[in-house]
Amino acid sequence: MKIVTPDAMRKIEDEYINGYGMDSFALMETAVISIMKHVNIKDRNIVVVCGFGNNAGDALGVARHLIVLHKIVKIFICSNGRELSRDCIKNMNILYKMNASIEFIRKTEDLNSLNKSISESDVVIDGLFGTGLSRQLDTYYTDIIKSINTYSKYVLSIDIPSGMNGENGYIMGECVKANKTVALQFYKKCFFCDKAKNYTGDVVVESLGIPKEISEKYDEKVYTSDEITDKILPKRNKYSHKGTFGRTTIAAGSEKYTGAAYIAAQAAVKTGAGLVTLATSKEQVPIMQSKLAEAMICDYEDKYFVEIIKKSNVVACGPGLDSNDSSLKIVEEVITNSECPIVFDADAINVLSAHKELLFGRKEKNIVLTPHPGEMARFCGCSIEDVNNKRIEIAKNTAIETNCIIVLKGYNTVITDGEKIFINTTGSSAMASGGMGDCLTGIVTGLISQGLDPFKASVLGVYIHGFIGDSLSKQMYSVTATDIINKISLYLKEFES
Ligand SMILES: NC(=O)C1=CN([C@@H]2O[C@H](COP(=O)(O)OP(=O)(O)OC[C@H]3O[C@@H](n4cnc5c(N)ncnc54)[C@H](OP(=O)(O)O)[C@@H]3O)[C@@H](O)[C@H]2O)[C@@H](O)CC1
Ligand SMILES: Nc1ncnc2c1ncn2[C@@H]1O[C@H](COP(=O)(O)OP(=O)(O)O)[C@@H](O)[C@H]1O
Ligand SMILES: [K+]
Repeated sequence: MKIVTPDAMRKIEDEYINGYGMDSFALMETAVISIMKHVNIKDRNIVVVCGFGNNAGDALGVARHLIVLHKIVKIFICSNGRELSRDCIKNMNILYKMNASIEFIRKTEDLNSLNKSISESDVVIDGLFGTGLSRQLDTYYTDIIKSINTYSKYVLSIDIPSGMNGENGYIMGECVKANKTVALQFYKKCFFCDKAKNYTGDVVVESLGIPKEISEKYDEKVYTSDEITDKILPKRNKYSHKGTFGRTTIAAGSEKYTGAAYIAAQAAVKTGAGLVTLATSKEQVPIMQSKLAEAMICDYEDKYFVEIIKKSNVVACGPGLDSNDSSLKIVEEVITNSECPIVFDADAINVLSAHKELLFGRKEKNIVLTPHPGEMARFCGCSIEDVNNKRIEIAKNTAIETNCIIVLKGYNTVITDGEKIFINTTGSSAMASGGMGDCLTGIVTGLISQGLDPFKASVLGVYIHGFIGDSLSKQMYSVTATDIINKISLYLKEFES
């Protein structure tokens, strides 16, 4: 599904109304009907808090329908002296004719009535601000938002929790803490910014029926990953053999770290890579030989290492490496001896932070970097906080600068080739355990091995990895990389075309 900025949303609505001749009040009513689906029919006492724009217009429309359903509805208009939008006035005039209870919040004392009504209510409908919020809020509004957050039992926000900047997720002084947000037509970009989830509650997207031709015209190329993951895996041809599904080399593991190499190699095997070779440190070879039944094993010093890289369809490098000079040598060997796609993870990324020049000069954009925020911060020379505050921008800029595909891991992993951006919606903190990243590297590598292009493989790999984690976490308190590996091939079947 598409993700939009407030600017694109405004242009889309404008074109629909002024270009295609759609009636703006009819469009608002479509929004109202879709929001109504999310009001619990059992709730009786409802407070509707409005600002003065079209977000408020939506809320007043909802109030109108609720009154018809015999609910006890108290409407508070918080315009701070501003003129209401045209469609907002239309709904308000109807409400006056229906003898609805409407109060204006003009001064601090008026807040007492709001507070009392909210504390007696089952639900608050939040229609203060939507995509139009662009500036820091003054105390008139922050006090109202504090009242909602202090006294409400349940909050349903319309389009965006009021107080959040729709573009960057910044909190403009104070923000409504919703239990649920009904987003109109598209996800808003702010939902995928750091900590947004603390305010949005559950997000549902409801269609306004806007024609595809219009939304495509203002496509900002940001999507949730399910936009492309459906039936994306090619069916396995009846006449295919192990060679068809690619030669994969995994350069992983060091004297210091052992598990990572096993997890990455086994994940690639279970994803369906044809022939997997694990190159690892000399000390690890006998251990890996006893653990890995399907993969072949060699060590980094073996002359076979360079040969196998040259023959590979994909190489993964980094899980369980150390960030020392011998790792730099391995990374160099992988890059200089291959033209095939490479997936760099963990310490390979740390090594590359100081040698970015190694990434330049590829004919194709076929190197994937899979940093977690700490590795991303080191790679970009900024703080982890900076990364978390601007995940989408930082991932995109790094993809452009390095000509690589970036998979910035964490909650809502960002996958970008510098042009398109996919934001993953699967996975949870149940998966926050050591080895998960190594498992992801194995999955993405295994998918590339079977012929998927590196960008699509990254989007699908991240999606499946989280999808399996979500599915297992319904019955398991925490999910390990081994749990995921055991289920990969079972779940991959669902993604077959
Ligand atoms: N268009 C359509 O057809 C449809 C739209 N829909 C709905 O409309 C919503 C967008 O509505 P909107 O554009 O009217 O803006 P909204 O969020 O209500 O804010 C109102 C105004 O606040 C102002 N403002 C900004 N910052 C401020 C601040 N700090 N303190 C005080 N004021 C501040 C700013 O005006 P400004 O002061 O910049 O002139 C802004 O215009 C959208 O989220 C969806 O719910 C749906 O009905 C479907 C059909
Ligand atoms: N809260 C979360 N929500 C979604 N996915 C998560 C969450 N925490 C971790 N993950 C996923 O688990 C994996 C952990 O990767 P990484 O941090 O590299 O771990 P490690 O190095 O221990 O293997 C990533 O794919 C990440 O996206
Ligand atoms: K709102």
